[in-house]
Amino acid sequence: MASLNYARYGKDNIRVYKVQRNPDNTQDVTEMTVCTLLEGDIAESWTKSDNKNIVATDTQKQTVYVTAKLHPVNPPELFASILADHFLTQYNHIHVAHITVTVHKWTRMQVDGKPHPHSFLRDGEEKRVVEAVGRRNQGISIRSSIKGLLVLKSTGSQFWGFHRDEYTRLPEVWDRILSTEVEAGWNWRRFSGLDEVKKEVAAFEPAAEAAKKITLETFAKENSPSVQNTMYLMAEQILAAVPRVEDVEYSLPNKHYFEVDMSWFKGLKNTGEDAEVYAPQSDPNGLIQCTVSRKGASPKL
Ligand SMILES: O=c1[nH]c(=O)c2[nH]c(=O)[nH]c2[nH]1
Repeated sequence: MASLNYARYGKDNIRVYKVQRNPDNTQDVTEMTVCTLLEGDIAESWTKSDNKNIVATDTQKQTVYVTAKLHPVNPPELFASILADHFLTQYNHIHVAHITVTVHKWTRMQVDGKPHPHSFLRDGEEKRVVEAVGRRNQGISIRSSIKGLLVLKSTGSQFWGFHRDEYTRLPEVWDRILSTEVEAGWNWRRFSGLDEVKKEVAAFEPAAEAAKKITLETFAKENSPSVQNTMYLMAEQILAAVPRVEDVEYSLPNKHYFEVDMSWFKGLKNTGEDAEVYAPQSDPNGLIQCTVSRKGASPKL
């Protein structure tokens, strides 16, 4: 006999845009993609063809639009929590609501040396992604993150002293290119409910700014001995900067740039210290990940 072990369902890729018209004639815009996934007493839709407890995914989408109209959409941690709380409050048979909000970049244009009141540009594919999980009687868990922040440094990175055996071909290097697309996430200590999220609302934006600043400054300033060490330094500083954050996760692809040996062409020197032209590699890439918690927290291994 089969049994349904786990089920959730909802609407993904709900695109929403909201404009805020300010009294000074400027406007602010927010564009998001939202995913809602619900758990609860819903199994009979799968096992008995009984849909009476199914809040249609279309209803979930309409709820996102209405909530965006009636409530603030910023910071995304608040908007995601309002949605999670709504699904639990509105539907007794829904026990868990997973809400993911991805915020797309619209940066205000500078025109004639001044911030333009209502024109924006996409100056990078970096996203802010927030996942809020509301569980009935267990509060709201929030994970905030930045994704898609593409960075490169042309020197100030090394990789040597690594394990060598008969499978090793990689030479040690004391000067290399380092490039990665940053995914950095931070988990907040659980909130007792929407009221506590509202009470702490001022913490979310500065945390995202601090995470980005720490990531960029550490990347630029450290003479990196490895992606591993660099990401650990970043995570440590985010923990120090944001007291309510319990752990920080990094996932960094190591995007390789290979030297091109041109000695076959009239003895051209383009390796080691003479390297100027490189071949960027799309794949494979290294992938280095970690979770850094406060001392005393039990390891997630
Ligand atoms: O920073 C690095 N960490 C590694 O684990 C690794 N492995 C590798 O081939 N290059 C690198 N670079």
